[in-house]
Amino acid sequence: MGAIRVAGLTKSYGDVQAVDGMTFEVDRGDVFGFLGPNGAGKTTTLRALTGQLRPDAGDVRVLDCDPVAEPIETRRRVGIVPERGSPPSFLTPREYLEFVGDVRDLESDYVRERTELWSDRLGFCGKLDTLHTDLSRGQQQKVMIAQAFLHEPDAVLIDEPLANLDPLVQEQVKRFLVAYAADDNAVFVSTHNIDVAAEICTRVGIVADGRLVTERTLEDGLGDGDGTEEGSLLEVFLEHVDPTETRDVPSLERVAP
Ligand SMILES: Nc1ncnc2c1ncn2[C@@H]1O[C@H](COP(=O)(O)OP(=O)(O)OP(=O)(O)O)[C@@H](O)[C@H]1O
Repeated sequence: MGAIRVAGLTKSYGDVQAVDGMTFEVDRGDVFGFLGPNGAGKTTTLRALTGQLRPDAGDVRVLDCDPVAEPIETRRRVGIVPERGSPPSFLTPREYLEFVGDVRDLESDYVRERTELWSDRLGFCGKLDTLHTDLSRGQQQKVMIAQAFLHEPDAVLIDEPLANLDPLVQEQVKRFLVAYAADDNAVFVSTHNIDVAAEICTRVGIVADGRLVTERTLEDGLGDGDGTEEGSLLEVFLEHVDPTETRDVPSLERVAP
């Protein structure tokens, strides 16, 4: 049974049907890429997985937790890098990671050791005692990644993992995610970056109009970034995201000079 399970998830905002019967599972050992055009329903699905919104219908489970009924337990067990998430401006990375450790009932020695490890790994050890408000966007993203992995969760939910990171750190994070999943953990990544998804994911799900329209297993994890069993990931994406039929997809002709 999948570590992350979404079955028949449905959510409307007023008369906008954002998600409409979304169904998929992510197994331990997989980096699952969630791809889709703007407005397809990715963030809404992620918000249901992290307990930030209550579905109209359907069942959502992360490591057997119901994120709506058990939001604290879900946050304790799962690692989450939210959409446009940033650490609290009035705390330093060290204070924030201590706070996250408290929420997760971690021993303070363990938190100190993991804080050193992650700040060293991602290159923000020189900023551990600087207020977040004085850190760059990329430095804040590094702190968000560190907090998600602080307790070595069995499942992580990440929105655009490489946002604002420099190319060196992007490489490190990509390799880390592949290795982390291979260590029997479930990694869910929502992204617009097809090349990155092709490079690091073992499976991808393509979302359009609030539904998962296809799922593919990729040939290898951190490979040359192209192969699915049936053509490149971009081809599969374009095949299932038809601009003439999918909502909110622009016509390129309209913006031609
Ligand atoms: N709070 C809200 N109120 C009303 N409509 C919303 C709200 N949030 C999202 N929507 C609508 O729901 C649909 C799905 O939005 P969602 O943010 O889940 O898409 P997405 O796939 O994450 O898009 P993007 O790639 O642009 O981030 C869109 O049509 C969006 O306009």
